[in-house]
Amino acid sequence: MPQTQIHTKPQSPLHPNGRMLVEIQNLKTHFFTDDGIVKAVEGVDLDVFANRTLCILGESGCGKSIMARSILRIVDAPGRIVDGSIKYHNADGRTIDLATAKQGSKQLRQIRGQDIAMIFQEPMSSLGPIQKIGKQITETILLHRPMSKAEAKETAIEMLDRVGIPKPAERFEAYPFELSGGMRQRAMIAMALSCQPRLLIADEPTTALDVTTQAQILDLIAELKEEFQMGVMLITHDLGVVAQVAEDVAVMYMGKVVERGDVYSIFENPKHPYTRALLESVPRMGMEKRNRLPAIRGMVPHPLARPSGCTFRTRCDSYMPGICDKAEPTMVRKDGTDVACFLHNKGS
Ligand SMILES: Nc1ncnc2c1ncn2[C@@H]1O[C@H](COP(=O)(O)OP(=O)(O)OP(=O)(O)O)[C@@H](O)[C@H]1O
Repeated sequence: MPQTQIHTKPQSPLHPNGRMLVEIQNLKTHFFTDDGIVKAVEGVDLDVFANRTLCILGESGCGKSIMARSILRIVDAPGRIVDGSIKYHNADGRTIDLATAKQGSKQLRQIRGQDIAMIFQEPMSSLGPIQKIGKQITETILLHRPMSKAEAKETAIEMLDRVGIPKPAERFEAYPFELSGGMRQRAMIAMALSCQPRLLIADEPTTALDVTTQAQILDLIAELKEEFQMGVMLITHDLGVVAQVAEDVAVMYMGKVVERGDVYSIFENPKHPYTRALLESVPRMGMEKRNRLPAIRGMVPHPLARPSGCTFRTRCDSYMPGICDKAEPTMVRKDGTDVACFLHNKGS
């Protein structure tokens, strides 16, 4: 098989010098329901880099999880990828299109878990309930790494220690139900990181936890990212989390990325009215309760009733009739971010 170089993209929209891990182009993932087609992901373009944290931001139902699950090909029926590509550049310099990789193939199984790992809000979605924590981690390691059982056990205990689980050798023998929520979350992270993935996808990993544990787990992910030069894709609603860990941000609305850029450009100078509204809906220090800005006007439209043109136009204070309802805005580069909005791209 011909060996191609790891793809680098000097003019990358997110980070000019980063090593690209995953390049998503025009990704569409739809659910074919009895009531109609839910276009959960509708033309996502996104790059993910090694050693950088990309936060995916957006209200509930905007397609963040389905986009992430599409990368690993774990979208449940009746959902499926209907268009686009997810080019994964592996450590050997080969490029694999995950969007078309054969489901159940050895290649896909190897990438899942070993090269790309995913953690969820609910740890029990990855941890089995009736098997000891240590056994589950050891089995994952043995599946993906050339190690003896004893070495795998040692690595698992090391990992439990690394994620801040006290008395890791004892906890190795514990069942998930014997641990607190925060400790279970750490055990899931230990399992995800035990194969040293090149990319960690984290879907709201700390939402269910108290603020202190949340901060500890985010710090831990950031630390391990540096240590393993791992790329991190973190899905969150929480702007505080974004401010704490993001280097890059992509804002999603109704299945599309509407703005993306480095975290400073997005926070300092957001261009899409949706990004601005999201940022403004967060209370700031010193702001009195009665002066707090309202949440974004209106609701995300029903997924089966997508507005024509720009899907945000029904809630947008800058709506321009005759323009925004006629066509979908394409992404343009503007002062450090990429934005899909007719305010910035009148000709698109
Ligand atoms: N099994 C399914 N069948 C039909 N539609 C689905 C299914 N799963 C998800 N969807 C739809 O896909 C869209 C995107 O959902 P997704 O879970 O990706 O949103 P999200 O941005 O991650 O939201 P949240 O922040 O609440 O997790 C939503 O409109 C959702 O209703």
